[in-house]
Amino acid sequence: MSAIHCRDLCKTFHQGEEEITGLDHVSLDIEAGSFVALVGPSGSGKTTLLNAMGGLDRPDSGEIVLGDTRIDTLDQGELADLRLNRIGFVFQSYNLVPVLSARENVEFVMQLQGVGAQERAARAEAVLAEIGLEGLSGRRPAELSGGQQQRVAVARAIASEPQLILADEPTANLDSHSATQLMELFVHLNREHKVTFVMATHDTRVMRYARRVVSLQDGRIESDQRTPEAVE
Ligand SMILES: Nc1ncnc2c1ncn2[C@@H]1O[C@H](COP(=O)(O)OP(=O)(O)OP(=O)(O)O)[C@@H](O)[C@H]1O
Repeated sequence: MSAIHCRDLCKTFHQGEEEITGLDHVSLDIEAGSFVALVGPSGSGKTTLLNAMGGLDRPDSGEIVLGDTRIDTLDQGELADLRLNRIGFVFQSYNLVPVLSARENVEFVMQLQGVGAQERAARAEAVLAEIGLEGLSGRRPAELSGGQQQRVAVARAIASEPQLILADEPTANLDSHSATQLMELFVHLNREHKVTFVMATHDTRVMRYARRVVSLQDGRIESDQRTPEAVE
């Protein structure tokens, strides 16, 4: 079964007179439970593709099906609902709310989903403990290391129990140890929670964990390789 299926996606950006290719006829089928790295040089279209998959930006043409829902035709409200309930996002800059504690950051998404206060608090504590942040839930982002902040961002992404996590350069600001810890956490979530991961990355530390590496160049898929020897 597909977690997400992209068919013939095209996207052109306009900068004054200039036309910039974001995606050029990209077709990609990602099976449920996959652990996929999108790689390629700067400007090759990785973020554009992730943003299209996550309903953050619309392709000019083509089709995107998440599970059994065609998403490229949804309106903004439906897309917001989809992002809230079915997709988790992890960005290189963590994007945590600075005035909220780790637990409140994790609870925030559940609050938007309408989960009751007691269940929110219990689920947030459980998720934070699972990702190794037990005892740090009362700290605000500035009181946590970069690696810990990124783990809070991951906790927030999985608290809503999404089927798909899209991560854009998740290790870009992390030291080697934190990056390895993050990848091991992703592998754990992929295995134990059956979450599908698609990560855009330049980081060879990330690529080593991927079981499939899709390489983009100038908005096109240049190669698509399965790597059974990925780090386990
Ligand atoms: N909003 C935008 N307006 C104009 N051009 C854009 C916009 N977003 C992306 N592009 C262009 O589209 C192309 C693909 O960009 P994209 O960000 O997807 O690449 P990327 O592979 O993620 O790069 P990086 O590794 O540097 O993050 C680039 O040429 C980029 O300059």
